[in-house]
Amino acid sequence: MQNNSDSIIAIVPAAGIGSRMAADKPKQYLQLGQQTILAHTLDVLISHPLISQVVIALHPQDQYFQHLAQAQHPKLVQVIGGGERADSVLAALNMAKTINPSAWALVHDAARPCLCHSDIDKLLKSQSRFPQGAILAAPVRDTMKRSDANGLITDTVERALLWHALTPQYFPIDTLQANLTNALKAKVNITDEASAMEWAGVMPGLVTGRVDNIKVTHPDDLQLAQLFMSQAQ
Ligand SMILES: Nc1ccn([C@@H]2O[C@H](COP(=O)(O)OP(=O)(O)OP(=O)(O)O)[C@@H](O)[C@H]2O)c(=O)n1
Ligand SMILES: C[C@](O)(CO)[C@H](O)COP(=O)(O)O
Repeated sequence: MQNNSDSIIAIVPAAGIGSRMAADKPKQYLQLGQQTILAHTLDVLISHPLISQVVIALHPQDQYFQHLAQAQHPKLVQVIGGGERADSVLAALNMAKTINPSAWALVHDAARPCLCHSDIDKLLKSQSRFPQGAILAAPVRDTMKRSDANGLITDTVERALLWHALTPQYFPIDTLQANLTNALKAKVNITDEASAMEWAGVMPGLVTGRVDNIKVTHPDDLQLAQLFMSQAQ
């Protein structure tokens, strides 16, 4: 499959502390089968033939990464992340831009270890349809409710056009880096790369992704990720 960009650089925000997981270490270093969550995620990205490099953002006090076998891989470049996910992504984008400013960034959460090459390929193929960039997303399946502060339903939200944003999210490095920089300077709340692009007036594309590409966030997500990982083998 030909990609019409110079190259693709994966960006992996992995500097979080996993507070919602409430584990004894950052969740990306919890074991999932034979290796850690982060090791699984890096294996998927490093092994993809169209990904030329992987820039990973680590917590300044990270004491785990150096012990991963993947840490020595020649495709890997390390940067220090920031206080929020968006800060970590921007730190990695700043590095990626020095590597190849005309490349595209494939931003993927360290905490999403169940990603598969078929979904990466689907997103990369969307570039001709969405030259502005696109994200993997899953259509909402349930009836969606909005609540008040007391946990009482205030209304039902029309779900026909609602999606769960996933990662990877795929944009030109120079445009994403500029828009994310400006959005953060403007103190905009940025929780994914698409929201920085939207803030700049871009309408990113949506590419339907697999629902097993979950973000391991809470303790019960670990068992689910284990199940999905075992089915993939
Ligand atoms: N300052 C931060 C915060 C998060 N992340 C990364 O962004 C991804 C998605 O964030 P999330 O699931 O929220 O991870 P945490 O921030 O670690 O979790 P929590 O919010 O429960 O603390 C994770 O791979 C996490 O490591 C990051 O690189 N830098
Ligand atoms: C980027 C993301 O995974 C898309 O759903 C999500 O926004 C990350 O949010 P978090 O609160 O940083 O986990």
